[in-house]
Order: sequence, then C-alpha cells, then structure tokens
Amino acid sequence: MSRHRFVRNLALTNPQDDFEALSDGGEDENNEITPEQLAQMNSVREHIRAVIGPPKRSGISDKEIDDASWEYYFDLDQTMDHILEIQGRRNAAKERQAAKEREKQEKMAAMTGNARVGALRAGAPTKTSPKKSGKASGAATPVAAKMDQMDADMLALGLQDSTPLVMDTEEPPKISLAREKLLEEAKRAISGQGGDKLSLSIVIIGHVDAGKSTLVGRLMYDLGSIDQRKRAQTERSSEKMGKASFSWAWEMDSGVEERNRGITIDMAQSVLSLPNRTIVVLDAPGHKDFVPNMISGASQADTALLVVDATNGEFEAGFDKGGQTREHLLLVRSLGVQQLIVAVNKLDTVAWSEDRYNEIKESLGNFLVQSGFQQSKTSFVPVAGFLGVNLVDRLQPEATELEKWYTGPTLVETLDKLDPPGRAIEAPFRFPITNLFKGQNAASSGVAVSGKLVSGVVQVGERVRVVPGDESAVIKLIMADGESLPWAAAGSNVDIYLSNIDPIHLTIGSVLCPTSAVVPLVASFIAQVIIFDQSYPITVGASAELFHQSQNIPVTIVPLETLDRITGATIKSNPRVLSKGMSAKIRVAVRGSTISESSASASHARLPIETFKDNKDMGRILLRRNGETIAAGIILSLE
Ligand SMILES: Nc1nc2c(ncn2[C@@H]2O[C@H](COP(=O)(O)OP(=O)(O)OP(=O)(O)O)[C@@H](O)[C@H]2O)c(=O)[nH]1
Repeated sequence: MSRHRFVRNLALTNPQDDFEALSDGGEDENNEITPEQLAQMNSVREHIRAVIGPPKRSGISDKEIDDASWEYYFDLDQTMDHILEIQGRRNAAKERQAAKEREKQEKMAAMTGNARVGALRAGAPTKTSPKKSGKASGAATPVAAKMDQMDADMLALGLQDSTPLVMDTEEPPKISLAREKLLEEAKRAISGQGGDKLSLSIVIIGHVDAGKSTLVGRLMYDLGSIDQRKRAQTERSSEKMGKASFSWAWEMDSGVEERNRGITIDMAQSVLSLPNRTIVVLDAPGHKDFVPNMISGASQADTALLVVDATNGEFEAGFDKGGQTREHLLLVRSLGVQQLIVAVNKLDTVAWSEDRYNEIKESLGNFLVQSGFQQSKTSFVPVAGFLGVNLVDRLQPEATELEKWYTGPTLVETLDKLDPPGRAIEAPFRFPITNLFKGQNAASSGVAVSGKLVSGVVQVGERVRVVPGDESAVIKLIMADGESLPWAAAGSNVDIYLSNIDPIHLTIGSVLCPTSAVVPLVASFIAQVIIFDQSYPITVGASAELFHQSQNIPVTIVPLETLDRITGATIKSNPRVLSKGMSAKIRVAVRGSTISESSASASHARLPIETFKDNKDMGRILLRRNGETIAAGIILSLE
C-alpha cells in the first residue's frame, strides 16, 4: 500500500472539505499494517488525543489521525503538526461562517431593535461567554471549561449540539437551610473563619497590547495551573501561525479572531489559587472598540490590576488622551473599584531602568489621586510578564538589574494581600445575568446563567423571580470553579442552573431576585453624575448609551441641575449644557426596547435598577456616546 494512497481522503487543501465527515476510507487496508505498526499508530493516536481531546470536541476523527500518522511514518511531532494545522484551518473556516451567521442575526435583531437578545437567542455565546481557562484542573467556571470557541462555532454552524435552550422540568430540589442558618454560614465563609481562603475577583485592565493576557497566561503557568503538555501545544500552534510572541496571551485568548488579530475581544475568566486568596481573574480587552465588553467584565470585579507598558513611548501612548489607560481607570473607579495594583510591565525593554519605573509611577500616581484612588489602596509592582519576572519569583537570571534596586513584593505576594470588599449579604439577593447558555453539566442540561451575586445569598432549591417579566424559576444547581455548591453569597462569580422556566424569559441584563423582594423596574430615573472629557458637551435631550451591570441600552439625558462637586449644593437649575468636570443631576429616560417587560410590549421599555442608597452595585451607571465615556455616577431616585 502506498502511503500516498492511504492519505487521499485528507482535506489538505480545500478548507470546505474539512467540514465533511471523512468516514469513507475506501478499501479497508489496515490488514496491510504489521502488528508493530499498528501499535505505533495506536500510541501516536493516544498522544494526539491527549492534546486535542475526543473526536466530537476536537472535530478530528480517529481516521484522520491514523492517516496522518501513517503518512508521516508514525512521527508524533510531524503528525501532531499536521493535525493542528487541519484543526486551525477548520476553526478559521468555522469562525468565518459563524461571523457571517452572527452578522445576519445582528442585522435581523437590529431590524427588531433587540440586538443583544437576538444574538443570544440564536445560540451565539462567543461574544459574552466567559472563555476557557488554561487551568487543567478545571479552575475556570464549568461552562467556560466546556464551551470553548470551537464548540461555540460548531454550535452556531449547527455542526454540534444545536438543540435549542430548553426548559428543565424535572422535580426541583428542596431547600436545605433556613435563611438564618444560611446567613450564618455565608458570613463565616466570607470572613475566612473555618479555614476558607478569602475570595475576590480582579479585572485586568490597560491599553491595548500592554501585555495583559500574556501576564495572566504566564502567571497561570508559573502557578502550575497550565500543564506542560497544554503549554507545549499552545507554543507549537502559535509558532506555526507566526505568532510566537503571543503564545502566553493565547492561554487566555482562545478565539480564532482573537488569535489572528493578536488582541483580546471577549472577557476571559480563570481562577488563581494563592496561599491565602482564591482570585477570579477577568482578563479585559484593551482595544477601544471593545470597551463595552470591558465594562461588562469590570462590573463583575471587586478590584483591578492595571497593566502598563514601560517601553519608551508606549506608556505615553496608552496614557495620553485617546489611550485606554485613563479611560479604564476612570471606568473601574466609577464602577466602585477601590483597590488597585499597577503592574509596570515589559521592563526588559528599558533594561530594567529604575528611573523609568519611577517616572511612570509618578505620572500615574498623580492621575490616580485625581481620579479618587487612595494611595494606601494602590500598589505598584515592576514586572516583565513575558519572561515571568517578579510574578511568582523575584530572583531570576534575566533580571539581575532589577534585583539591584527592587526589594519589594512580587505580583503574587501583592495579589495575595488584597482585601475583599464588604459584601452586602443581608440585602436582598440580586444576580444580573451576564451570560446565558445551555447547561452542559451531567446534573442538568437545562438553561444556565452566569454572573456575579451583587448582594444577598441564594441556595439550591430556592424559587427566584426573573425581572423584567412575571416569570419565576427554581435554582437547580450552583457551580463555581468546577464545583457544585449548596449556596452562594454576595461577591461570588457563579453559574446558576435553572429549572421550571422557559429560556425565552431570560436575557442578558435580566436580574434574578427573591420573589418576596423584587427589583424595581423603571423607564426613567434621576442620577448624580460627573461629566468626563468628551468631544461634544451634553445638551438637553442628548442621546447616549446607558451601561448598567451587564447591559447597555439607549437613553436620552435631560440636565436638571449643576452641582458643587464638594458640597453637592445646586449651582444652576435647568442648565442648557453640561461640560467636562461638572457634577450634575440629570434625568435618564430609557429609549427603544432593548429590554422590555414582555416581548408583547416592546415599546414599553423598562430597566431593573435600584437606587445607590438601596444597593450600591445596582445603583451605579455609566453613560457613553460615540465610543466615548461621557459620564458616570449613581442613581438617586426612580421615577
Ligand atoms: N518585551 C516584552 N514584551 C511583552 C511582555 N509582555 C507582553 N509582551 C508582548 O506584548 C504584545 C501584546 O501582548 P498581549 O498580552 O496580547 O497584550 P494585551 O494587553 O493582552 O492586549 P489586548 O488584550 O488586545 O489589549 C505581545 O507581542 C507580547 O509578546 C514583556 O514582559 N516584555
């Protein structure tokens, strides 16, 4: 048998062929293989499977592996390269098709005025889904670990499990704890009594290409969360695509478009287990086009890690007007983040210069104070993410110059000392939905939602209300970091599996709450805001996009009063314009129908929100227009 003939079914040139099942191998020629060759073939297949996963998940059949293995004389490296190449090409083709599909759905959704819901209903979770972490032991959220980019694309293409979201109608579980007991347990766990590590979440922010994903990928590896085999695979595939410098970033950026463009687009989530803290890490995109994704992630975080590029000229480009360093800092501060770590990154590019580090520290320090960050809650750490310098270990051969002048803590030591913020455990349960997906857990294949509990406690078996709407659902399962939990409390980033609800009643931006303490639903409200630097001042009736938790919807703004920034006293009533630096009271009215009480009343758009006084997290807003953040503030009253 000629080896050439044996591989004739491999789709080596035409990507379209890659979609077709390659089951027909012609004559069965295995009988020409000797037992030794068969054993070699099995061994190669096993090794490759260990890297790429099972046929359904990898999109590569056993026959394709065997054909390639035969072609390359059972050379594992060459066979692996070949298989990864096929996989990469298929992913790219699928991504193209998925993008087309998404575009079509967004157009349709735009025609009905309901873009986000439209995309979601069509089963396109890639935009908002948390991505797979590199942690081999399942550190990412369980769904993230199962639903990677490829699965999502296959889903969008109808090539995989294309069944729609369905209602789980199984008998719901029973509540196991009385509320008082549950509160007691939650308080004990949150305060770290009983041996639990303190938990908190951190969003990684900074200008595009500052090195955020690289730093997180390298950190995960140095902490042992990414195994050698997976690392070798990522290195090999990034090299193959001529993107070796992004190989650490690829541990976080798993989307095909992200890898092709070398930028983060969606938030990626992973978990760091440190000696004293468990930290949920949310890696945000730095590119200005994806600020809305960054806001959605930042609204789920307790603290922030700002990464700045120390390279000459690069720090300045990110920090100047138009760069994302300032905007990201203002956004996270407006969303309530108080503790900040600044990683002064890529110090290798400036020969580990202490002067450059101090120069950056000084420029940023002044801006941080002006933006309301307290010095005592801000730490600076010099690092080089790509080389892994001063992440876990300070003493490294690459950085002997750094050791001469820096004796402070490493990044991990700094992270391990972060204080979790106060949690509103006793307040009513509030869970704004950031993502909606089909359950992939053995215990439930019904609908699941992910997000952060901004307040209260919730347990399995509890009936919850979904707002907007009149529907309720039962909590069937709560998952965090790959584990099933009996309950969750304020501050936790979890996936909640729901039963007894038709998924049509759930959307990104809906809020789960107790049936006895339903979150208010309003069409307009009064807010107190600070006006940011912007191209045009805000006039009466100005249009803007309101960002609240995980949703963004069109609104109109009416300025009511300008206020003294320190005393809050009224300076002027009914001002005609609001400009940079002003503090003002404004009326915000929801326009259109992005989120409505029911699909039948699309014109009656209302929003589940609360005043800042009642619930700090539910009472914060951001306003953006034409890609600029124009104001941020708090909700004073509902109308
Ligand atoms: N010299 C040097 N280069 C680095 C370092 N860290 C990251 N880089 C490079 O910087 C580039 C951008 O890195 P990313 O990690 O993708 O940056 P990012 O901030 O996540 O980018 P976005 O998420 O798209 O905003 C890559 O080419 C990295 O190799 C470092 O410590 N030293």
